Amino acid sequence: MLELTDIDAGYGRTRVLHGVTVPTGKVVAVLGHNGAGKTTLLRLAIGLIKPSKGRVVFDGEDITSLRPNERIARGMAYVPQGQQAFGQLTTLENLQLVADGRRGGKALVDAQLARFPALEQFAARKAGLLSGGQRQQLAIARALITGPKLLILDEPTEGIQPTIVAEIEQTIIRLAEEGINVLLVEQHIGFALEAAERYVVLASGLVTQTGEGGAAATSTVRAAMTI
Ligand SMILES: Nc1ncnc2c1ncn2[C@@H]1O[C@H](COP(=O)(O)OP(=O)(O)OP(=O)(O)O)[C@@H](O)[C@H]1O
Repeated sequence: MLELTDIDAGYGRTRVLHGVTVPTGKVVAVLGHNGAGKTTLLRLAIGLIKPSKGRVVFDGEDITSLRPNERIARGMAYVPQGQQAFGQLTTLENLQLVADGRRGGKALVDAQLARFPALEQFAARKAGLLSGGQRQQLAIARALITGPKLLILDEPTEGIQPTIVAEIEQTIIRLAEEGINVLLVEQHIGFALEAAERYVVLASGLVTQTGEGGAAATSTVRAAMTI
């Protein structure tokens, strides 16, 4: 669905990504150490930065020159790092803000509350008082209300306790089953590979390895990343 081909990109004169091609798949994990260029790749996918070389194709359409809002209108959604939410608003109000004005707004909110029991339980709690894992679920739920075909997630498990990491992994697997593709940046290699159909490893903005996901890939990827 999303094709990123031979991408060069960076900030100003600093080139961060060098000829990066990402395999396609229902769930694609982007792995690599800090500073490898993973977030830059996601920012490029949603259109926040433009490549100096290469092509971005979504659903068969060349979207390389489209802005983020045009990409969102075509069915992409982006959840940046950091579990962002309006802390002074309740969980429910955070969801309603996205749903307001959309057809079937209440049903869209209800669908996400049904998907994430913790959000339903704490619907009346201010988002600023939720745990990191709950805020992450809220951020994903807000993105899902827009009805994306592709969800782009930047480190959804950062700073989250292990039980919630497993819940988020299950959420991603279920999204793929529902036909929503996921492009995922992760530090937790085992978690990412269990959910991923394909993966790519970046080091200093270069692709050093690609392959099929699954738990069996973990040792291959760990070995590649220690070199
Ligand atoms: N706004 C920016 N301006 C200039 N350089 C930047 C900017 N954002 C990131 N970089 C640089 O680009 C490189 C890749 O950063 P990026 O955030 O994409 O890596 P990452 O793999 O996501 O790392 P992390 O896991 O730490 O988030 C780094 O050297 C970083 O310093």
